[in-house]
Amino acid sequence: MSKPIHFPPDFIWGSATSAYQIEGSPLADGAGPSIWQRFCAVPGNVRDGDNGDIACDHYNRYKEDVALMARLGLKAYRFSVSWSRILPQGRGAVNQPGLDFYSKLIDELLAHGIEPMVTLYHWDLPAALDDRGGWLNPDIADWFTDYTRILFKAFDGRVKSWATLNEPWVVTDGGYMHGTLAPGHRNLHEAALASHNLMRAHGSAVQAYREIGRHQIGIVVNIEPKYPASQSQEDLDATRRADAYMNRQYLDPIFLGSYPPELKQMFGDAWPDWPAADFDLIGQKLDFVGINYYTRSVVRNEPSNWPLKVAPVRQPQATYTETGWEVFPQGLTDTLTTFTQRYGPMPVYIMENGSAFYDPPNAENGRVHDPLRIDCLRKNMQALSNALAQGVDVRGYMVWSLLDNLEWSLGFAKRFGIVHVNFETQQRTLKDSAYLYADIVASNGACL
Ligand SMILES: OC[C@@H]1[C@@H](O)[C@H](O)[C@@H](O)c2[nH]c(CCc3ccccc3)c[n+]21
Repeated sequence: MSKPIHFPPDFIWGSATSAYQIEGSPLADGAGPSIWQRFCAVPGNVRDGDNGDIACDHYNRYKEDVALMARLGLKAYRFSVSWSRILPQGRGAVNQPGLDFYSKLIDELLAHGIEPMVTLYHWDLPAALDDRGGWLNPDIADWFTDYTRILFKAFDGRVKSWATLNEPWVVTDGGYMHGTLAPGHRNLHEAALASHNLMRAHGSAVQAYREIGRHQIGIVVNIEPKYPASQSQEDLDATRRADAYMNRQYLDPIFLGSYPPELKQMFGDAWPDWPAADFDLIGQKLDFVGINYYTRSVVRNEPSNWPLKVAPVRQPQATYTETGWEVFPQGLTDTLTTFTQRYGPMPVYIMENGSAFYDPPNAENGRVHDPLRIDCLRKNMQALSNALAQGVDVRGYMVWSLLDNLEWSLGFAKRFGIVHVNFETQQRTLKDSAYLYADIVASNGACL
């Protein structure tokens, strides 16, 4: 029996995207290249040789896309700023046309009554900084802070919600541990260093915001709750290692002042004793935490798997998305209640939640029927409402994503949008899930 669905009257419904995945025109108007421009140019890195040169052409079509958001009745829109549009060399001279683009986007959103929610870093590091070591260079905390100060000064009068980083775990695990994402490194020592420098940069930017800003700042982390495949000690230990590495690694130093002890055990001498002063910097008070939830993982011990010695266990009865993620809405409820139990009550936003399914437009009527995405959305709404009923202070929900877009190394083949994009014609078509989401927003969930 599903519990009655209820959302607070001021609940903020929105959608989320990121710069490199939708904008296109990566070098327009003085912008510099990012590490994703470089990564896509290396054959084999991205499926079908796809890249962000055009993507959803949002750089040129942002007014059309804001009109789409208004058509859906969205209250907020989470987007990221491309660092190398603002600072083509990552530091130094500001590129005014880059600032102007985001200023126009923010004004367009505000003109439609849509709150801009800005992510300062969503994986597209300026290539010029990668040439200086990127996240491996401790100076990046200052480079990042200088970049964020420019945006705080330019936009804090109109932007009331800032997030420093999107998913430091993915940046580290994909970019430096396994090499599946830009900049494509595979090195345990580098992964540890990049991870810590990301957190130092986060703390430094929050500290800067406290001097300049007047509104809210937080961080966005991905949380994938881990469930043991059995109650054997090996599987319980494996589950704890996986949880420490993916879920606690970034929130513990912010809220508890230290990293989970399992990390030193896993990384060994690749995990130094970080200076105590770093934790004062990292532990800056936050106004909210953004959580990206997609799926859970059932975990077993697997000694042969470097470096965590864990392996996922597929659930035979479950529905899996095109990205191989189990549809498991209970994991959203568990993520939110576990978060509150571990770190205490504080404002939380679901900054990403969605699913990739293959839904080609209907040849006759052009409609895009996406029943599996609708089923997933409905179940996640129930799960979110259940977390609210258990007292979790969830303030809003951003569906991932507004548009089908560049799914990083999976290219355009994996579609998360509630709006279909024909990448040949750039035509946008509301999927059935977009009509449902518009009803959810208009009725504050009462239609469910
Ligand atoms: O994969 C869908 C989205 C991406 O398009 C977003 O840019 C990114 O913020 C994001 N994070 C996650 C969950 C974490 C994750 C990312 C990539 C691979 C595995 C897990 C899913 N997504």
